[in-house]
Amino acid sequence: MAIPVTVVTGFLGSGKTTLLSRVLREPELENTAVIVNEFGEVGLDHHLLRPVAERTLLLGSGCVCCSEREDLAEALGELLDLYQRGEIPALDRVVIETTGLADPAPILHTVFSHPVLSHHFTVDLVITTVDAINGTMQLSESPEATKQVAASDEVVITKTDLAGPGEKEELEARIRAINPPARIVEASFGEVDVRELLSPEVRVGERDLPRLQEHDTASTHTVSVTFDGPVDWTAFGIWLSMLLHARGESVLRVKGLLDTGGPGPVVLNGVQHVIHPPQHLDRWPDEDRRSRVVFITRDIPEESLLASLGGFRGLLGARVVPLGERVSSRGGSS
Ligand SMILES: Nc1nc2c(ncn2[C@@H]2O[C@H](COP(=O)(O)OP(=O)(O)OP(=O)(O)O)[C@@H](O)[C@H]2O)c(=O)[nH]1
Repeated sequence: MAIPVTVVTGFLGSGKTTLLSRVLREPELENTAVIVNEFGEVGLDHHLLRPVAERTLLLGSGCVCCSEREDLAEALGELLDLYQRGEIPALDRVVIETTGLADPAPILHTVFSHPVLSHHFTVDLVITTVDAINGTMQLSESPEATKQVAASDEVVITKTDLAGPGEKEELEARIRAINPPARIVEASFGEVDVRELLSPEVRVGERDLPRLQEHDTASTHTVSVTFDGPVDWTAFGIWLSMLLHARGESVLRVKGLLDTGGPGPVVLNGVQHVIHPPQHLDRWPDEDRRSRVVFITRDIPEESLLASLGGFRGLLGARVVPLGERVSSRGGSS
């Protein structure tokens, strides 16, 4: 069984360390190793702390999202070695706390494409902290913050104790607009339900799928689609590989459930050029048995994506159908 790796990102000062130092006290996370970019001041000493300095190795293509975090590969390799030699008795999970400006894609790429590490580790969740008081402004001004939210499975709104009236709701709408399927939880000083936080439950309901959004500065588009019947999995895989090969740096996120004719769907999960190994579920998570796939892109118009999938109709065996309502940049329906 691959050891789950949870990546915790979040803008500078958004509360990553506070959240981690709180949740790592829970018995469920007893055998968790933590990899951090620098040593924090918090008392994480009963856990295995491995500081890494940020060193990035660009792979041949020169594309940032396909760069490998050499430092991280080394740290994970050392951890694995210690575990295999019995020097760490149990290793149930690894948590990687990134620096505030880190791009999550190279971290995922490192875990999924490394010839050795990919056999032993798998990324189960990307969690992003967003500060309730500064988050809306940071998402307007920082492409890094937007990328982190787009890449996440779960967003933790921190500092809710400091938020003024309406601030949290505005931020939540903003997060929903960038990443409709992400789970959003709230935390004041890291107080969250750890089981809920770490549950890799897949939730892609139609309610969460607005069709197209554009943001003031980040110009991200969210396109949600379904198909009018089961999709040929191999053909879809080829189409997605072609898209990511050509435009991976503009595809911030792909997430969804695909009806491939089996009893349960195939779970799709990707960040930029990196696709998590697809997971075949035995059954559907809810009543809705249609495929639903969300693409969060930068600079790829909805029409192009739909036209490209439409052109593959013969091979896919089904016609693409847009899902959901058109919504405005602030997340309300129009
Ligand atoms: N009031 C309040 N303060 C918080 C909360 N969470 C974090 N803080 C404070 O915010 C500051 C930054 O929190 P950190 O946990 O260090 O944030 P970080 O994301 O790890 O920071 P960097 O690693 O520097 O990017 C600290 O002073 C925390 O005490 C919260 O929920 N409420």
